[in-house]
Amino acid sequence: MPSPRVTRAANANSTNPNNRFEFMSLLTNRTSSSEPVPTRHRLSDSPVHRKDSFNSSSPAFQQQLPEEDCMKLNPSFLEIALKSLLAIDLWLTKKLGVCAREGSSWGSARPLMKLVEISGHGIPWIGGTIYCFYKSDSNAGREVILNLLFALFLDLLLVAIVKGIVKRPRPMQNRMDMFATFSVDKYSFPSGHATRAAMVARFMLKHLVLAVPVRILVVLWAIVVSLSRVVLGRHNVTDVVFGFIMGHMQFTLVEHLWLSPNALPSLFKV
Ligand SMILES: CC(C)=CCC/C(C)=C/COP(=O)(O)O
Repeated sequence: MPSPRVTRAANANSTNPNNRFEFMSLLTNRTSSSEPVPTRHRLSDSPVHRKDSFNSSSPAFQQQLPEEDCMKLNPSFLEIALKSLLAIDLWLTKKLGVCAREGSSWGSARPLMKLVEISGHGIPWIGGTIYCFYKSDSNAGREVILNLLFALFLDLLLVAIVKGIVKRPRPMQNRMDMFATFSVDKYSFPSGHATRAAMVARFMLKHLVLAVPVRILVVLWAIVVSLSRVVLGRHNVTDVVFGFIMGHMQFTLVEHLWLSPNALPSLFKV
């Protein structure tokens, strides 16, 4: 049994024979007719189906446009993916910056988040590591602490280089009230706190003998320090994600460049 839609179409054709002609006239190339065919009605002229010499992928087309124009007309998958990622990044950053100001939705938690920020700052880490170095009474301990100090300085250098190259401004919602910053710290990418937190956490898990609850605390601390960057409105989400990955890479680099007591014998006890 035919469906109502088929029946209606059949009836329409039987009652008005011109319908069929009009429909067909859109499909056929009316070369015999005196009326010119509008260009957009010809399937063969669409950018996808056109097979003549001016096809966008044809050498003739490529020759007529400079290379940069071709790229604008034909944005690559990578370009579209990056632009979409950037849009999501900005949207998410704005949404998650809940402690960016005192008046923000979680503004009352801002002082606590600033304490978390200080726990991942370079100054307490470098100062504390130098103190531990001089307090350590074993050469094995001094070797580990010396390498942590080296890792912390390497981190400052690499982050400053990347920030200076990328020059990404901090999010609009950021208030530049951070304790002890360098000039490159006006830039956002990558987050120095995230690189340091990831690197130090991995370093401690590898080189310190810690009880399981403390190991869990170290991991949680690294995650909370990184998240606090976005929550405080200091960074975009991608700055922190990249910083966290960069911190892991820095840890691997430090393992490769490991300083042995032979490199700096004067710093070790005989
Ligand atoms: C002054 C010293 C020794 C370090 C600066 C530490 C600092 C302020 C880094 C910036 O971190 P974010 O990029 O996460 O904001």
